[in-house]
Amino acid sequence: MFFLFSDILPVLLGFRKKYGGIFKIHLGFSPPSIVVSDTKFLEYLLGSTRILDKSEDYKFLSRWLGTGLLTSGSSKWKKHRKIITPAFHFQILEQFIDIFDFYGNILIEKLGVEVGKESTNIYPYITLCSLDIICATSMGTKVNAQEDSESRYVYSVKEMCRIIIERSLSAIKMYETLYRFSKDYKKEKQALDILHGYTNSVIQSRKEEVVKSNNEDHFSSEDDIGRKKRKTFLDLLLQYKKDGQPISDEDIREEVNTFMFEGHDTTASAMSFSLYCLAKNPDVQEKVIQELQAIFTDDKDKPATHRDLQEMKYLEAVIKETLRLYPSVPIYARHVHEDVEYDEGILPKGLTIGIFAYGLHRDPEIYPNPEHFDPERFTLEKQAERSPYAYIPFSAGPRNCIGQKFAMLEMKSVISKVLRNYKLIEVLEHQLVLVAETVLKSKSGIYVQLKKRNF
Ligand code: HEM
Repeated sequence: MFFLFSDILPVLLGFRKKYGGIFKIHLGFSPPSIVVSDTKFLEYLLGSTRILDKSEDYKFLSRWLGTGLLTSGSSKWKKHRKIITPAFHFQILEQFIDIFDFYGNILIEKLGVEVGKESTNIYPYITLCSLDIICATSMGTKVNAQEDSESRYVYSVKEMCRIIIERSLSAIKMYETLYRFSKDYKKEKQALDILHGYTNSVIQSRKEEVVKSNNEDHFSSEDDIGRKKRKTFLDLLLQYKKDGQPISDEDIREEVNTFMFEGHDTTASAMSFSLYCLAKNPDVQEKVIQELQAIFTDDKDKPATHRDLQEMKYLEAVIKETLRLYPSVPIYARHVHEDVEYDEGILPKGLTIGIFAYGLHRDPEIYPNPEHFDPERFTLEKQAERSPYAYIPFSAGPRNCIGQKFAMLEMKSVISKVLRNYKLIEVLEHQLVLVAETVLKSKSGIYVQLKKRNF
């Protein structure tokens, strides 16, 4: 994430129109940065193994996430990416399908009270659902975010996201020495005590359980939500050993917290915008329903299997088109730590490079009539006609999003469940007001109208 002023998107889009896919910007006292959305440059940059470090802007995350996968420098990152990659193997992801379904059912029940209302801001409902899902999959715990949105843990996650955004937007709190005098500094400490305390206690109890059950049958007993134990991301990290050496508790805590942060707001944003786009485009919604009816016949409650989710090809195109127009991470950044040659020039040491996915995805030469929502842009043929660097909601290259397959399964599961239960209708007077916070959000909420559907 590249923390800038929240309403920067239209400004950068204007610069892109005027100056093209690579331009320089100065922000306050910061050293100059370049903002890029040129496919040739992105192919070089994202594919490069020499520019893997994240920019200074990620420092506001460090007290919460330490140097987990998202924020770590290249040498620690290389080691940990290798360790963590197997945790996203499809066999591991497959065991999470019933977690998606379980929390999706709670979402459907919660949304029930909104039926018949003229409009509903779906974003808070979806965020709590994705928070439940990420806690269950990364730690194996039930935080009951949807049942108890005021729980200390849930509140602290929300507080941390707010504080990080506000720090990056405030000319005063941006500076550590001044920030320490602010109320948020105290609040951050309190939130971190709760978040770190919670993760530490889960790590400890999970470790003890593994020892007690002697590793072998630990996963065959029942978990918090009464199902056969599965390996969570935390379990996989706890089991890892290289040359007899496990990963330290501190490193494990950083990685679990990174999943918690990177794995809930991003999917919540994408799912909420997808539902919004479906409400605005009833013909597209109807096509998704036809696809779902072909998969589930008339059983609106049958849990979606891994295979069912894989068959949702048109829904996948809808989600991809949503992420084109509303990429959850609209801009992210790298830091050049040594002079690097590029195209007969030099990218100097110290340069910050902002990767402007939001701007790239609205390039009319790549996506004609770019503001128009059209999932047909993501047929296999259409995708093959474009450079892979023309579509980067999950970044690309070695430092791409490790959670993208997980995210796609979760999003298909939850969105398809909402559609099997509710018809989404556009709220005509509602206008999105996009803001680039830690993830893309709408200041005015994300409103749709919900009606019961006869599936
Ligand atoms: C729609 C959902 C998601 C989107 C759009 C998304 C997008 C991204 C992007 C753009 C990056 C690169 C950020 C940067 O370079 O600063 C990234 C990295 C990352 N994402 Fe995601 N993400 C999503 C879901 C998830 C989920 C569900 C998880 C975990 C369960 C996750 C875990 C991570 C991690 C750990 C990284 C750092 C990877 C590395 O540097 O090796 N993400 N994501």
